Amino acid sequence: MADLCVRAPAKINLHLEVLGLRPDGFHELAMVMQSIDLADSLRLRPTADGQISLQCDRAELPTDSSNLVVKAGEMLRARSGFTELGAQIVLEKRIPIGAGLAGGSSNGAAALIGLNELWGLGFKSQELHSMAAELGSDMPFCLDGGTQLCFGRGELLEALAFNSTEPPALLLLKHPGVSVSTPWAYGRCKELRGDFYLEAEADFEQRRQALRQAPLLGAIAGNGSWPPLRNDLQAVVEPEVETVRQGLALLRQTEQHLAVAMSGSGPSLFALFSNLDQARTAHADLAERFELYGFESWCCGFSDRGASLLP
Ligand SMILES: C[C@](O)(CO)[C@H](O)COP(=O)(O)OP(=O)(O)OC[C@H]1O[C@@H](n2ccc(N)nc2=O)[C@H](O)[C@@H]1O
Ligand SMILES: Nc1ncnc2c1ncn2[C@@H]1O[C@H](COP(=O)(O)OP(=O)(O)OP(=O)(O)O)[C@@H](O)[C@H]1O
Repeated sequence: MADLCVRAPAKINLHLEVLGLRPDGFHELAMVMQSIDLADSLRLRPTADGQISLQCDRAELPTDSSNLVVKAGEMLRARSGFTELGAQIVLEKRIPIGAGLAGGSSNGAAALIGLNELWGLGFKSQELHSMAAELGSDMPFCLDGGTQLCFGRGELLEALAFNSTEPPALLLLKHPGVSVSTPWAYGRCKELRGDFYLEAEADFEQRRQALRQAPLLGAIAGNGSWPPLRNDLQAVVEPEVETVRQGLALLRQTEQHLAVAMSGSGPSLFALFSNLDQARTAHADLAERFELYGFESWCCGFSDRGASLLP
């Protein structure tokens, strides 16, 4: 069988609200996530030796079973019962690591979709979703991608559609020397805000309903202007990480931005624009300063899909 290629796009958080703590120790969230046109790729080749081997162009990433690609492959194979299934996988990274862009989760989602096809297993979308939810909170979103409300730990999804006549675009910044640990960010959030967490399911549901009706959803659909974006982890990370404060200040200087925020647990930052031309102009205007402060930067569009097989 021929090699199979899968695209694994990054996400940003257009909204991240920490509602409270769950009995499983995770946080109850109300989020809007958005796939973007910055993507890794996986090339898969089948073998029949029971080995799942991974090669990656980034030396700092482990390629053993701690990598979400291998974890996803091992889970899929275990659920299939066919122990002889194997694959050689080549991962090309473009999404920065530990950036709040769900690069690892998207790679894992791409492995689930790609190996399900490569090995002819025929697992249905719902079965892939439940495996993804076991592997990580962001991974179910990364399977479908696009624009989605994400509740629970992040795994309960409600699809939205963005304004497709003029899809927004973004200017993305990440300092290569800095990454933020997701468990640390949630732990710090609990220390700082735990006393104010909601506890009752009725209160969680009231916040979910408020988000479903929020002006943000109107802006995403192309009806109405963009409100300021909310990310509760930004309030936790910003005071602690100097490059996050610097990056936000730089992005706020861009002309014509619709909103500026941190993605996920950071430290990636983004400014939204009405279209790709405006994002590129803002990028060109500030390119020297991004370089001076040592930031990597990208301009990209919104994407309407998550991990997907390439023709
Ligand atoms: C920050 C976000 O990227 C926003 O989309 C996600 O919430 C993080 O999702 P993720 O990286 O897939 O997270 P997981 O691998 O499931 O969990 C990593 C750690 O983050 C914390 N965590 C994660 C998700 C959640 N709803 N509550 C949490 O408290 C827990 O300490 C957990 O041990
Ligand atoms: N395929 C992978 N790509 C990137 N990181 C991976 C992968 N597999 C496992 N990891 C581990 O996951 C950790 C977080 O990486 P990732 O790039 O997904 O962070 P993130 O973008 O902050 O994730 P999220 O937004 O989901 O919290 C890293 O420490 C890395 O070692």
